[in-house]
Amino acid sequence: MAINEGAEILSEFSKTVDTIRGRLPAKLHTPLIGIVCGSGLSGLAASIRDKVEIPYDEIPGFGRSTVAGHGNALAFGLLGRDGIPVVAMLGRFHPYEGHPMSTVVYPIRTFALLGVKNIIITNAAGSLNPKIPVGTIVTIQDHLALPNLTGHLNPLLGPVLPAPFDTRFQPISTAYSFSLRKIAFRAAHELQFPRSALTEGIYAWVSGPTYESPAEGRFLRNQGADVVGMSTIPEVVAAKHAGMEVLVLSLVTNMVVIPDKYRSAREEVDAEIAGIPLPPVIEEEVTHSEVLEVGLAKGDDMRKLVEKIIELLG
Ligand SMILES: O=P(O)(O)O[C@H]1O[C@H](CO)[C@@H](O)[C@H]1O
Ligand SMILES: Nc1nc2[nH]cnc2c(=O)[nH]1
Repeated sequence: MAINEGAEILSEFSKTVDTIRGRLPAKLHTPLIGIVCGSGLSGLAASIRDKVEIPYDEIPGFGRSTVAGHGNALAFGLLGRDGIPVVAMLGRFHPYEGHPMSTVVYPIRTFALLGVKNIIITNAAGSLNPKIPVGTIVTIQDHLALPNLTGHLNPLLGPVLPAPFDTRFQPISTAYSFSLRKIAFRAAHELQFPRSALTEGIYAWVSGPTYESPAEGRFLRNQGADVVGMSTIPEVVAAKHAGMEVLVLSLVTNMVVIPDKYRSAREEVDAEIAGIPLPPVIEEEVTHSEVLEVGLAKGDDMRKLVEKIIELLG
């Protein structure tokens, strides 16, 4: 990268930080914890006190989320008994919306420059694991990111950026903070959540926006993934790259459609010819409205969990 290109990038980030701080009282200038709200989960910010919302279109460098269930503002304020300064993205940018990867992770890098040390990233996800039903919250312990391994969607592709984003070869084996994951389970215990409400698992990242075909779902399951979604991993990579401790909480909003057996067109025609009555067939499909409905129904559990985690962190 040319020296002046690096200077341009830094100058854009400093415009972003100055604009944000210019809109905030001094006590909110340095949020310690960042939150990313997944599909239908912007209610996570409901209990932020002394809240100041800044619309994305008033923040230099920010994109605009076009997905139902995602807001378009940063919410700053205080959370927990001790009034910890936090910042929440009320909606995120997904690569499938057409945002370049630099835009997808721009808010995460902004969080780092504002002073965020711990980030809690949430999402809505489909379950690939029959033992993880709809409504469960999954603490992510690892990921399978095919678009990072083989495609062009790794947010760190391209010239090395200026410090503090200047690590060329970023290790990712410790991306999911063990201490934050333990705090999540302690928080669930203190909230007296049933044991089954929070579990651990592996998130498969796909580019979307198609939901999985049965063969794709089976493939991801066979590779060890428990849940699948179309977001989060670029944010995790950028947050780790910027030196943050990362916690990811996925809310299972649907089961990925992976039938045990395919419906055979040949068998059905044979049965029809032989006059054998056939049982009614229900063909399943995932919809985004179902994803949002579960987000609405279970969003309060997610909010309580995130708040308790922040209290324990403080
Ligand atoms: O990951 P979040 O943003 O929560 O949203 C999930 O829900 C949408 C699909 O229903 C996709 O965007 C998927 O990634
Ligand atoms: N890829 C993917 N993303 C989701 N987000 C919420 N549910 C799903 C799902 O089933 N598949």
